[in-house]
Amino acid sequence: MSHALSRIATPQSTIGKPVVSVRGLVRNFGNGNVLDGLSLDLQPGSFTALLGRSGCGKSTLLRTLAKLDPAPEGTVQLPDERAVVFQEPRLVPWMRVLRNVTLGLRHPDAEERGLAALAEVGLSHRARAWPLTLSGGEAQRAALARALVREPRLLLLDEPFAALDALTRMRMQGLVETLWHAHAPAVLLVTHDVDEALLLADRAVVMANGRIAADIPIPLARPRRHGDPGFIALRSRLLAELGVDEEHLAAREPQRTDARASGAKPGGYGLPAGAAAAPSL
Ligand SMILES: Nc1ncnc2c1ncn2[C@@H]1O[C@H](COP(=O)(O)OP(=O)(O)OP(=O)(O)O)[C@@H](O)[C@H]1O
Repeated sequence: MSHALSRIATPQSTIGKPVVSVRGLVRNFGNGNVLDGLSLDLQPGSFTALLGRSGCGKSTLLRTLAKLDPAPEGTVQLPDERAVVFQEPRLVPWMRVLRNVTLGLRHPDAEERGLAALAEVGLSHRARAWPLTLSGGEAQRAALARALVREPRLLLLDEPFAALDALTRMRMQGLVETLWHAHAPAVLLVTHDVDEALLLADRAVVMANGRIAADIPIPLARPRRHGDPGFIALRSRLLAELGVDEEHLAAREPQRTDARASGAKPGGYGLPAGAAAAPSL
């Protein structure tokens, strides 16, 4: 849908019926409420980044929206057409890539659909390959194709680029943005990377204390650039919401964007090379 290319954030007050609506979610694993009355709406075709400190419950919320966990307390309205991509591709190793993509698909033309999805992610030439022969980036492309082939109205992405090297991550971010423009699912992206959120999303929600603590529109024109004043201002705002002191970061030794290469936990704040690096959330 090329008209989507010019989309910018829609003010949350001027929108219609959400594709996802959750109210008063409570989840407790026996050690306090991880979700504590959380409410959230997602509009059709919107792109939302979900941020928050490590352990604040982002994946728990995502698994709830994917219906991978038992139903929590509260109300949950979701579309049936959902797909999830995790940090690991989770391909079945004894099935070829195309079979992985079409697994569980009931359409008579499942194979054509699978091939079309693989073409969209640039993986046609690997359709007959075994998953273990794929690179990390190729495997995540296959995982994206497996999600895409289901024509999801809700696409849940749980740190899908965190295990990839910096260059592959940038390419995958571009691919996800292209796929979002083309298919316009509502996307919820869990990320630790503030820059990734600002590059891709039109809204950032920050979780804290089991709820949405901040809900920030990202009304930046696309394509987005790290150096743009609006980008920099929103980065400062998001870091502040996350409780990160930028001056403290600036005093630290510069570090590569690829957190893995520096030995840190994958997924930092994604500050560009030369800027101060941040600890993992
Ligand atoms: N199945 C489970 N059983 C017990 N505790 C759990 C379970 N799943 C999550 N938790 C706990 O719930 C809390 C939130 O976990 P969750 O994975 O949702 O956080 P997160 O924000 O995604 O963290 P991270 O950013 O580090 O991935 C953590 O304290 C975690 O230990």
